[in-house]
Amino acid sequence: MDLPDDRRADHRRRRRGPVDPEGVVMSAPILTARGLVKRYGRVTALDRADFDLYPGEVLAVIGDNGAGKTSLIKALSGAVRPDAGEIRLDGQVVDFHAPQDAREVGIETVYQNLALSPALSIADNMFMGRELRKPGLMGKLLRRLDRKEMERQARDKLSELGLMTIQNINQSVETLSGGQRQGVAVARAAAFGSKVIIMDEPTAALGVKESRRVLELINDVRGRGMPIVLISHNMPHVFEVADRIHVHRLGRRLCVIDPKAYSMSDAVAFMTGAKEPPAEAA
Ligand SMILES: Nc1ncnc2c1ncn2[C@@H]1O[C@H](COP(=O)(O)OP(=O)(O)OP(=O)(O)O)[C@@H](O)[C@H]1O
Repeated sequence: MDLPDDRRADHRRRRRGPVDPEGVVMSAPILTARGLVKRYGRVTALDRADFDLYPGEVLAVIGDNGAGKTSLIKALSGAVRPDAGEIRLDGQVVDFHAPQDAREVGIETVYQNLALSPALSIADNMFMGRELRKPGLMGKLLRRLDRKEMERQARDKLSELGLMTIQNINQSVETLSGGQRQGVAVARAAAFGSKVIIMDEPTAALGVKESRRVLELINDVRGRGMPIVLISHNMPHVFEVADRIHVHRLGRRLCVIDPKAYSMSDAVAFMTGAKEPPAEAA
């Protein structure tokens, strides 16, 4: 087939499931969960939930309202501590007590209600909590910030991700469009040696054009070899970008499907319980 190289790799990935950026099928997942349980009083939000994310893939997580998607993502990102079960990153068991613990080992989460500070600049937002200090005594003793270096790195990161439609790195985040804000949040996540990016409903609040840009951004980030977990109710978006789809129902993983082998109505039927998934997907 006559495809440019990047499209050919993409084509291979799409045909064979989880693969690395070179198109080689991967055997070991980067992030896994087994038997996660989370109870809120009498509600069981996670009921022995399993999860697997492979290197270089976009894994969509779908499920009906209340299925436990957010609880799963919160457990993986350190925002809640499961009552039982095990999470492994790169094969090592991890035990997060706070989102900071997950960030420190490379799991970055971009929430729908973005944790950006509107009044601060793009560069300040990107380095929030990880500010660079000036070299030497100025930085060590006087704790002076190295603004120039932060601006330079912020600009580089945004350019790399094709986000330099943003004119001024000192622009406050409140003056950006919704899509651009998502871009800054993703660039921040991608900038700090993350291993995994989790995106919670990234297009929910966006218009058509901005959603498109965010979907392109997801493809760009995947193209750089970084795996993404995408939680979304938007089936066309899920089917457009996901390599695999994890279907969550009644607090646990029901099945994982290949978006090329199933239709959107199949996915919705599995999600709602109208149809049972075939044994090989379960
Ligand atoms: N902090 C909480 N306190 C009490 N119950 C909770 C809490 N968080 C979640 N739940 C309950 O746990 C169950 C799973 O919720 P969760 O938010 O994980 O589902 P979801 O699949 O993300 O739903 P949605 O798509 O509607 O956001 C629901 O019944 C919800 O009411």
